[in-house]
Order: sequence, then structure tokens, then C-alpha cells
Amino acid sequence: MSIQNIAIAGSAGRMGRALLEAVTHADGMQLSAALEHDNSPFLKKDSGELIGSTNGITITSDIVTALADCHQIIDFTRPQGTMAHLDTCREAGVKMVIGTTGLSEQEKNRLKDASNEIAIVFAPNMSVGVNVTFKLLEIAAMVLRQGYDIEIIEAHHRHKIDAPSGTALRMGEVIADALGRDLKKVAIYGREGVTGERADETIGFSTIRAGDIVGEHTAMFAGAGERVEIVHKASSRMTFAMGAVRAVRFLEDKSSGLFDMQDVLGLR
Ligand SMILES: NC(=O)C1=CN([C@@H]2O[C@H](COP(=O)(O)OP(=O)(O)OC[C@H]3O[C@@H](n4cnc5c(N)ncnc54)[C@H](OP(=O)(O)O)[C@@H]3O)[C@@H](O)[C@H]2O)C=CC1
Ligand SMILES: O=C(O)C1=N[C@H](C(=O)O)C[C@H](O)C1
Repeated sequence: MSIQNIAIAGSAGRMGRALLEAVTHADGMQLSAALEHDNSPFLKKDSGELIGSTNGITITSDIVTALADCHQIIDFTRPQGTMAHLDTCREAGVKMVIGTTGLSEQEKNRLKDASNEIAIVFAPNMSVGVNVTFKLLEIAAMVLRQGYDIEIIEAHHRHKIDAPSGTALRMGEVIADALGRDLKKVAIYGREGVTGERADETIGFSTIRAGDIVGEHTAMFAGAGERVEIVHKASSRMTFAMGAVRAVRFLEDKSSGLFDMQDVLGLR
């Protein structure tokens, strides 16, 4: 395979910096562009400075020029940014690895539509551990389908802007699918006041935002006399960035299609 030229969107962000580090050290790929939005204070700076060196790649908001010399873009930004990048990538025929969470149903449909023309990996969590956890949840849900209350608890750093996390929502979807339930109908997002007794079919979500927690998820199956908890704790953003690098490798020989990390890791 040829060397993959990689653009990183949101390069000055928390994930952007981890991605700069991961791509810089990955075999078979080179950083070709570091992108930020028009009002970013980081524009015109050398992107290497964000990770403690220089690399000659200046941070830019000119995505059209950046994509002219690029095979794939890695995008961990905001839904609005990802949607704008999607349109440009579609026109330029550039593949996308997307980690942004908080996309609406309509925005997800736009990814699906674009994937008829370009190859996309879109996943709310790119760590290997969380993706194995999704498989464990399928098994747990099928076996504990009756007599167990299901709750999903997630904790993240104080700067996170969306809730529940994309990972928590995917956990809910995986469990609901395994049980033949529709998450839209059974999800309960937080509780307050006189809520009444818990309904059997529901899947509850609780959110913690505090300090510098990288990302923690617990799926609880609580029955009479016992409780099963499946827990994942991320302690470094490099775990997500290394997953994104694996996604880039997976896309190398794909020309179209919408994939997630279950495809990348062969867990389907
Ligand atoms: N799939 C996965 O494995 C993971 C997903 N995530 C998701 O990735 C996303 C980013 O997380 P994180 O790095 O912590 O967030 P940050 O806010 O640290 O980084 C986002 C970056 O994107 C920039 N940005 C904001 N708006 C736009 C826009 N409209 N166009 C282009 N760039 C924009 C931000 O600039 P500015 O700061 O100036 O606003 C910032 O540099 C979130 O949705 C998060 O949930 C995070 C970790 C793992
Ligand atoms: O914003 C974050 O930080 C994270 N977001 C992702 C999510 O919403 O699930 C993944 C990870 O937990 C970190």
C-alpha cells in the first residue's frame, strides 16, 4: 500500500493533539494537513508545537487546499464541523475517519448518503476495549433479558459538551437491539422528583461531568439478589487515537461504504 496522506481536523483539540502524536509515529502514513476552524487562535502556528516539536505543517482553515493532497481525514470536532468537512470530502473523494459524537439522526443520514461515494469509518468510541465491551453487552443482554434492570452510567471531563456520551448511547442501542426493544421508546435520560416505580423495559442513562476524567462507562444489569456490571475506563486519549490509526489502515483499500470499529476490528 502507498503512504497515506492524512489531514487532522480539530488538530488543536484534546483529541486533535493525541491524533497528531499517533499519526506522526504511525508506519505507512504521514501528516499532510492540520485543520482548525476560521476563528481558531491556533491558525498559522506550526502544528508540531502542539505536541512539543515542529513539523513544518502549518495549521490552516483552508480545507479545500488541504484535501487536494490528502487520502484521508481524521475528524474529531463538533457535528457542525464534521458536516461541513463531509461535503468537502465528498467533492474531493477523500475518505473520512469520524469520531465526533452528538450527531443528530439527520446528520447520521447524511453520512450514510455520502458513503455511497466515499469510504467512512464513524464510531463513537475507537478504543479496542470499548468495542469488545459492546460484544460482552450483547451476550449479557441476551442472557439477563428478564428480571434485570438495565442502567448505563457514564463519566467524562468537565469540558465535554454532549450527554449522554456517544458511547453510552451506542451501549444502549446494542442492548436494546439484543433485546428486540426500540431504544427511542425505552430510554430514560436522568430522573428527578416523584418518578414512580421503575418500569421493567426501560434502559436508564446517568451522566457525570467532573474534572479531567477521560471516559468511563458502566452498564449495570441489576436483578434480585445479584448485579452484573460491565465497566470500561479509558485513562489516556491515545487509546482512541490508536483506534483511529487502525481505522485509517482499514479504509486504505475501500472506495465507498459506511463502517464502524466493529468492522475495523473484525468483531461483526
Ligand atoms: N470516537 C471516539 O473514540 C472519541 C470521540 N470523541 C469526540 O470527539 C469530539 C472532540 O472531542 P475533544 O477533542 O475532546 O474536543 P475539543 O473541544 O478539545 O476539540 C475539538 C476541536 O475542534 C474544533 N472545532 C470546534 N468547532 C469546529 C468546527 N465547526 N469546525 C472545525 N473545528 C471545530 C475545536 O476548536 P475550539 O476549541 O476553538 O472550539 C477544537 O480544536 C467530541 O465530539 C468527542 O465526543 C472524543 C474522544 C474519543
Ligand atoms: O468527549 C470525550 O472525551 C469522549 N467522547 C466519546 C463519547 O462521547 O462517547 C468517547 C470517549 O468516551 C471520550
